[in-house]
Parts: sequence; structure tokens; C-alpha cells
Amino acid sequence: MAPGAFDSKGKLETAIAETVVKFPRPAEVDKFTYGTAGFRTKGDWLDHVMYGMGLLAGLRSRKVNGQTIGVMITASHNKAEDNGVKLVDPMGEMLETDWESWATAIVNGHSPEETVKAYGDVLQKYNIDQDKPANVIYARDTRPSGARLVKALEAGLKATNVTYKDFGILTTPQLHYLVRATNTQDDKNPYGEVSEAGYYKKLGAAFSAAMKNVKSNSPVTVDCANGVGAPKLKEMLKYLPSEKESGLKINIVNDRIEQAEVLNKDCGADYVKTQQKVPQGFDGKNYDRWCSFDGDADRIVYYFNDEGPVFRLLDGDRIATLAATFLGELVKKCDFEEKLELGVVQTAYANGASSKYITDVLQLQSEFTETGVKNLHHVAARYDIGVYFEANGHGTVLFSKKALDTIWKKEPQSPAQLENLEALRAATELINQTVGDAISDFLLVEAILAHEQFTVREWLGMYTDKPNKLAKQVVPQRDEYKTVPKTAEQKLQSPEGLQDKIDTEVAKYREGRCFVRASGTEDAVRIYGEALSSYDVDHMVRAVADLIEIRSGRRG
Ligand SMILES: CC(=O)N[C@H]1[C@@H](OP(=O)(O)O)O[C@H](CO)[C@@H](O)[C@@H]1O
Ligand SMILES: [Mg+2]
Repeated sequence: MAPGAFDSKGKLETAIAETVVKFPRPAEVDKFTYGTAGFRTKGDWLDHVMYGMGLLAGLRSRKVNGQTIGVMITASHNKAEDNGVKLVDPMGEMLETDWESWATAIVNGHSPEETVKAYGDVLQKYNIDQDKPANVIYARDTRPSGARLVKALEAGLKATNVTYKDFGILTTPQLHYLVRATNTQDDKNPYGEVSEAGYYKKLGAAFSAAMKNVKSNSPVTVDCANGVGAPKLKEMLKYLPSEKESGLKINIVNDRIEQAEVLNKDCGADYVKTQQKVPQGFDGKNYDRWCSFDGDADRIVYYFNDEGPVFRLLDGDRIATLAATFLGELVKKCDFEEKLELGVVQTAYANGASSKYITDVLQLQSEFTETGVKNLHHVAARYDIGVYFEANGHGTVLFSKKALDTIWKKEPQSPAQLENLEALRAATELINQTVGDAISDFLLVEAILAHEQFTVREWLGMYTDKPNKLAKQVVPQRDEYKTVPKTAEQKLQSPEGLQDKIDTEVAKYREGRCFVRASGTEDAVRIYGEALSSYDVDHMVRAVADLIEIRSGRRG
């Protein structure tokens, strides 16, 4: 693109070149990469990236005809000193995959000229008219570096004439909600009011409707990971039916957001899931129902102590099967003229017993995708009602337009059918349609448990998990480990010959399943295994880890 050709006034290139220098690249980082979770690293190193994301968010908005794009500043379950950023597309979904490489390009310029060039490349590639309006909204979690990083983001937005609004501190799913609400506010069916309060109102009304004919029978405690989920859940409580009305007592622990260093420390959904342990601050008796959010409140897992005490986790697989059971039953009872197709989407890390339960007991479609919620989201969107969850507790339920039309236009044939229809309608409003949302998922689970009159024991008793193990092995070059497409990452195509060796090993174990893939977020490969007994699983996973180690050793 010729110099001075970015906009009609010819001033844009200078504006970018003059402001980007205020946010220099940190010497510590060779290359930033927009991965599954956007950019994520130490908060101190992110000013330059944040400036670049201001540029890209504006470009993206102009590309989609001025619709509002979201920018979320968070590092989720990671340490307090880390931070990160990701862009949110107009309907509240993750940034389109094709744009991830532009994100990487625009933040990796080594000089102002290179940043200007990257900007120009995007303009040219998508034939974007720089003179058209652009709109961006943003929010951040409770991390101390967030306020400073916002300044860098704003500099990028200002330099390129973007209209923007700061929503302050929010959970990640709240920002996704706001993006969708903003872009649908003039539609026949707006997603919700464009304000934080609008989010609580929508969920509060839906939860009240879902609980209209039922009562919860036991209290629940929520570990908020000392993150943004704590103040936001407290705010949410103000919009929920009283304890007397719903029977539900909600206790909140790990809510110390003013103490930055305790964020996600020995608590939160990621800690509980990966350590298979109760969080710091747990004081539950056996069978008390607890759950944990992660640091930006887009994941949730439940758990309790069984007799022993033995720790029992009710993870994303359990939430997916619970939701699919409940929604499947309601759909059947509502007896719609049009058939609604319900499907459950998981990754290969889902426990095999949950997948078997979905197909054999619930008789629903079960599908597997590659790791990463955006992959699950897209496949779930193909169903009328698509339930998706990663085992780690990130997930939601998507309703297609056909499903919503069918559910809302149905004339109930009996009082009982009306009740079921009301519960289903409430679910469509209660469940965040944009992304996994700990607050929304929490209210959904609580409503379902009340409907089914389930205790944690009964919930756990739906099926028995297969003994399993998730291990991690550091390797010299993880990108050598490539999987065969369309196998949900369960077969390696390289390193050559390794998959055959793994197959030979796994065949020795009864009902063995084991796969190896490169992590997308850590410098390691993951090994996941399941078999009939824990003893077998341990052996099998160790044997497969040995195969990798021998290989790595040879590389030497
Ligand atoms: C086995 C596992 O839990 N993998 C996680 C982890 O991805 P890896 O690519 O496996 O590092 O982080 C992702 C982003 O948070 C999350 O989506 C995914 O579920
Ligand atoms: Mg998160």
C-alpha cells in the first residue's frame, strides 16, 4: 500500500508511528503468538501487545461494518502477575480463526514502520475502508496490571479513530454478553440490556422462572478463586429469588480480590480439577455441595467429599451429562411437532463413561472435536440444542433459531406440559449463548439439581467414571507431535512410527484408550489414558510416557 493512503486525510500512518513508540516491545519476548486463549504472558510485557490489539480491534470492527468488537483483558486461571488479551467477535463468539495470524502479525513489528505495514496489510487484504466507523468495548479482570494495560489499548484505539467504551472490571462472559447485547440492541429479539445490570436482570429473571415450581434442598458454597467472580456473583445474588423462596442458600468463599497475590492461589476451578483436591478455605462436611470458578469466571467445576473422606469431582463431563439429561427430558415432555435434535460435543479428554452414557442411556448424538472451546462451540452450533463442555468445566448450551422458535411458539396441552415448557424457556434465557460462563452454568446446575431433587451423591451416581490419568511430558520440540486430522487429536501422524508403538502398548490393557498430543498452551505433550482399573491406567500411561522419553532421549 502506498504511503499516506490509509485514510482520506493521509494522517493515519503518522498517528500509528508516533504512538506505538510509547509502547515498545519488551526485550524479554522473541515472539508473541495469539493462541487458544489469545495472548498470555507476564502482565509487565503486554503493553505493546495491548496497543496492537487496539489497532486490530478497530480493523475488525470496520471489517464487520462497524459492529462492536470486544476486548477482554485477563489471564484466567493463571498467576496474578500474568495477564492476557483476547478479542470477541460481534455475536459474542471468539475471534474468527483467520484473524489470529493478523493479531500475531500486528504485535510483532520490530519498528514503527513494521507495525504500520502490518496495519496496512490487513486494510488491503480485507479491502477495509478506514474512513468508516469502528466501535470497540472492553473490560478487564481484577489483575493489578489491568488498569495500566487499558491505557495502551486506548492509545491504539485513539490513534486509529475508533469509538470505544470502557466497562471496567467484569468477568469474561459478561463482556461476551455485552458485545452480543450491543450488536443486537436494534433487533426484534435483543440479547439483553447493554449494561452490567442488564446481565444480572436477564439471568435473575430466568433463574426465578426456572425455580418457579421447585425448591432447592441444600446449600451450596462457591469458591471464587479470589477473582472477579466474587464481586460479580455477590451482585448477581441481589437479582435472585430469596433463600426463602428458592430454598437455595449460596455461600461465597475466596473472595479476597483486594489481595492480588492470592488470585487462583491454591483455589479455583483449575486448581481443583488439576490437583484433584478441595481448595484452600474448604470446610465442608461430607456430601456438602461445593463448586469453584476460575479467575475470570468462565469455568466451573463441582465437588464434594465422600465417606473416607474421598474427594469426588463433578467436572465439565458431569455438567454436560446433567444438562443433556434435563434438557432431553424436557424436550420429550413438551412433545413438539418439529423434532429438535440434541447433541453433546466433547473433546477426547472427556471420560469415556460420560460419552457412553450420552449415546447408550440418553440416546443422544455425541461428537468429539479438537481441544479448545471455539472448536466445540462451532460443532455444537450445528445442533438444535448443542451441549458442549470441556472436562475442565468450560462449556455452555446453544439453542438454534429453530429451537427457540419451536420452544417459544408452542401452545401447551396441559398444566404439566406448561410447567415443562416454562422450565425449558427459562433455560434458553439462563444459559449464556456466547461462551462458557461460570455464573450462568452455576445457576443452571442449581436449577437442574432442584428440579431433579438430586444430591451430589445422586448426581455422581448417574454413571461411574472410568479410571483415568492425565499426564504431561516435557519434550525438546512439541511441534513435532502432529495429529491426524479428524481424529479429535487421538492419533499421531508424527513423529513417524510412534503411534504404532503406542497402539501396541495400549492393546495390552483391557478397555485401554490412550492418546498423546502437543499442548497448545504449555511446552509439553499431554498423555491421557483410561482403562478398566486404575492400576492398568497407571502402567499404561507410564509405558507411553517411556516411549516418548526414549524418543526424546535419542534426539538428545
Ligand atoms: C487437557 C486440557 O485440559 N487442556 C486445556 C488446555 O489446552 P492444552 O492445549 O491442552 O494445553 O488449555 C486450554 C485453554 O485454557 C483448554 O481449552 C484445554 O481444555
Ligand atoms: Mg477462564
